[in-house]
Amino acid sequence: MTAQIISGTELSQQIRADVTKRAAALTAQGKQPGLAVILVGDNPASQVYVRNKVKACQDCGFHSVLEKYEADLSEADLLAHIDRLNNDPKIDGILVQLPLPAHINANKVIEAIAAEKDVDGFHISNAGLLMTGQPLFRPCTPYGVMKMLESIDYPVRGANAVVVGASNIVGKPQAMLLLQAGATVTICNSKTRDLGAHTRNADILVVATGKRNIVTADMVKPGAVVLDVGMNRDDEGKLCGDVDYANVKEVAGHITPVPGGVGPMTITMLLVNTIEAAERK
Ligand SMILES: Nc1nc(=O)c2c([nH]1)NC[C@@H]1CN(c3ccc(C(=O)N[C@@H](CCC(=O)O)C(=O)O)cc3)C=[N+]21
Repeated sequence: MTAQIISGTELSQQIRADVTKRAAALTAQGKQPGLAVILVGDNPASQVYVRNKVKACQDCGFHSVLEKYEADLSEADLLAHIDRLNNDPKIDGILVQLPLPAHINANKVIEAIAAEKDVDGFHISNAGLLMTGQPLFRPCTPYGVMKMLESIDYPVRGANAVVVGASNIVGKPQAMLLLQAGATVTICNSKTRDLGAHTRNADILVVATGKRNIVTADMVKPGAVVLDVGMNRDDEGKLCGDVDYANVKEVAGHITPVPGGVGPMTITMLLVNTIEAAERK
């Protein structure tokens, strides 16, 4: 039996329709939601993602601004731009596209964003709020994964969840959201011995390593839900995830594709966080 595909594209359409209505209601009160996206340098992947984010904003009736700067922008200048956006009443959300050039301290930049405009949920105070179960903004990718589980009515409470990858932007917040939903959570990392021994125990398997084919069919429990956060290129240059999709889909109960899975949901949850920021104001 082959797995049921969880389409991030379709789920995104449903959620974005609701976001569009809420944006129209705010706009009618003179409070159009606004997102500012800052891109430093000319990383080609970042250019595509940033363009997709700005387009999604426009589609939902948001005000959006894209600020592009040369790769040699100084850290001080970037901090000054953030300060300006922190104080701009038309801007509800600020996103600084990562990665930043090496001469800029990304942590310092993230900490400069006003916490109530940190729609990525990366600010240290938002990380702390999430950890203690009082999130202001849930990081977009893990939040999107939770919405995908919700969309199939998955009983997360009591399930074994395994997160492969322990980054601050995906793995760690993903583990927190799953834990708070009642799952028993294991976080694996690049040093984990016998990864398969852990992943085979997973009812819910979230893979976010940036390594193609790190999860193969023999590492998946029959019937598991497999959520693939990876964004890689295969030998033909086609977009693919971290999971050996063709084979894993024959074992899993549900699986998310790449493209058309978690990626579009990440952008959708950015819109959700931005509308919530605007509604709170
Ligand atoms: N401050 C910050 N916030 C982020 O949220 C952030 C970031 N920096 N840096 C880079 C990563 C990556 N990311 C993606 C978002 C959407 C797709 C996406 O829409 N993917 C499409 C395909 C897009 C394509 O064709 O390349 C899909 O999976 O179907 C992918 C990747 C957000 N990120």
